[in-house]
Amino acid sequence: MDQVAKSFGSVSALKSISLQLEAGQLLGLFGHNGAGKTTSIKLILGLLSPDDGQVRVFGQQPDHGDFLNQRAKIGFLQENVSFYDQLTGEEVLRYFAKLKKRSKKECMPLLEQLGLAHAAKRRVAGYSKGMRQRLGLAQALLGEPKLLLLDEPTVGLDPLATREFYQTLNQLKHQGCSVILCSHVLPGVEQYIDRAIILGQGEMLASGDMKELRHQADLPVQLDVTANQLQLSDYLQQHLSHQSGNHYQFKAPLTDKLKLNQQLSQLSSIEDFHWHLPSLEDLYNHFCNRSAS
Ligand SMILES: Nc1ncnc2c1ncn2[C@@H]1O[C@H](COP(=O)(O)OP(=O)(O)OP(=O)(O)O)[C@@H](O)[C@H]1O
Repeated sequence: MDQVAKSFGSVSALKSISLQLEAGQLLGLFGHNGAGKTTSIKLILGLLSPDDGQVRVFGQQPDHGDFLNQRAKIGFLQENVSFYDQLTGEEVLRYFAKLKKRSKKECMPLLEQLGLAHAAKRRVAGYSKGMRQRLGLAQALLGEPKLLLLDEPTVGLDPLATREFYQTLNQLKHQGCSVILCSHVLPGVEQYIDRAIILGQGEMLASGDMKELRHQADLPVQLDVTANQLQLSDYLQQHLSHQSGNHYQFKAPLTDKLKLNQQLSQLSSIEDFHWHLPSLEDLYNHFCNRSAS
């Protein structure tokens, strides 16, 4: 996407957004409700055309007729997926396989991969929320996609299924599949994404990998220490942000991490310590609050 803008009447959904995704990369697209995530996905799918700027997928304009034969290379899971409830899971997947011109032989292995083989012959009407979500993922994975667009993919999945889902994404990444993942669920996501983009009111508030985002945000690093009677140096005294009993909390700029570590190593009587680097959630809050103020 190169300087893409899109409005709906007086609502400016996206304002000059540029982003590039390489083969095998997983990009997290984050933002509040109405930030412009779904609009971005619809532009990439070619369901919408930009008012300004350019969108290219596999080197072609996705809203052009001649992109149709490329669509089979894209897997898409929308938010709040719904199916024909009277069909069985296997029938639903075969239906999507036919739409994508894929062999029905792909269906059962995918249902097995997503832990739905036992329910393949059951009607979708009786599926739980998590089972429907897994079926949605199965249809997105049909045909070994080269680009996967996932809108809130882990909603309704239990922790084990969520971990398995990310393992599947990792395998696909290694096969060269690129992934764009939109989510409101930030905890736990950061270990899987290569890069993140934070959108706010249609604007790009921040973009980069975790290291770059931490650098841009310049949030402090936090060190929690449990110790009996610490003799604090001037430096540690200056950076002591909280103390309660034998629990000490220090905060310092990220660039001071090594210095803090050195000071820590000189202390005796430490029972335990724990580092907290700014998490994706901390960074998200920081960039959103900064844009609101
Ligand atoms: N078809 C449409 N008609 C009018 N306004 C729209 C349309 N689609 C999106 N918008 C508006 O564009 C803005 C961005 O919407 P979008 O759906 O892209 O946000 P989002 O980040 O996906 O939000 P959510 O997290 O709630 O799904 C919102 O203000 C929304 O109301």
